[in-house]
Amino acid sequence: MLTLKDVNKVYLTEAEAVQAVSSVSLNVESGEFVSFIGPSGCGKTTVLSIIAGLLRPTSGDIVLHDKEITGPTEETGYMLQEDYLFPWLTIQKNIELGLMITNLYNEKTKNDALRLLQELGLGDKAQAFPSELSGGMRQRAALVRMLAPKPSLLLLDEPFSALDYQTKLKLEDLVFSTLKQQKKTAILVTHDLSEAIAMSDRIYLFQSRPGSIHHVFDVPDELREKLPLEARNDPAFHPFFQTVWKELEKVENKHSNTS
Ligand SMILES: Nc1ncnc2c1ncn2[C@@H]1O[C@H](COP(=O)(O)OP(=O)(O)OP(=O)(O)O)[C@@H](O)[C@H]1O
Repeated sequence: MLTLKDVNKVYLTEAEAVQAVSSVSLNVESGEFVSFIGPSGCGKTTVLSIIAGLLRPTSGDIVLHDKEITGPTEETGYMLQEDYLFPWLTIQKNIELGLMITNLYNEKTKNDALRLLQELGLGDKAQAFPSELSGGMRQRAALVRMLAPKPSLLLLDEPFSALDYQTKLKLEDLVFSTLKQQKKTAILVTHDLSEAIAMSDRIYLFQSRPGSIHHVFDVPDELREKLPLEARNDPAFHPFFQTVWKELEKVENKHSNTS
């Protein structure tokens, strides 16, 4: 469904040329959930922005559904650390605006979004303003806004990192089950290794200088089949965590030695 082949990105600043991403190749199949982890500055967000069509690579190919990505597309939805809900619009209007911007506003898409809002426990908040909602509720509203135009590929850039721990665990389960139910494909960027393990089918560990893929881990089947909170409590979780952690430490040490 999504293929990146030999993707490179060089940022040209006044002072220097920064090789942010080097030779990144990966393949994500429809319905898969993958994560990008790695030290700060290893190019995770750059790769995500290239997949989103917000950035052009310096070289390399990015193909989504057999089409080269050359700019933002309706096929892609985002969920970020901040919800970016407009404070002067109600939750319902925020969601409808997302549909209007993508030219997908009609009775069906609007009603589907309102139904999902209800399913996610926000039915009574449709007419509320973002400031009247808790952080977790706002991210649930952002999830509905992202899904309303029915994108097939979801890009999640640290969507849980601003939440308290308990809310984060609950939202991980909710996002995971909603995306699985809708058979979505997702890429998560996170600094939280346990979150990556609990949610993903596969984990791409990036290294820096230049940003590239250091190692790819397949998450054990027994964890992949479970909801994130259940997966965290599975006997297979800790040994797998240790395996990935060891590689992550190698990459972090290399990073701090060259910083
Ligand atoms: N607009 C830009 N101009 C110049 N250099 C940039 C720009 N954006 C990112 N970089 C550099 O590119 C490299 C990769 O940055 P990127 O933000 O993709 O990393 P990251 O892994 O997402 O980091 P973090 O985990 O801290 O968000 C870094 O060295 C960064 O300083």
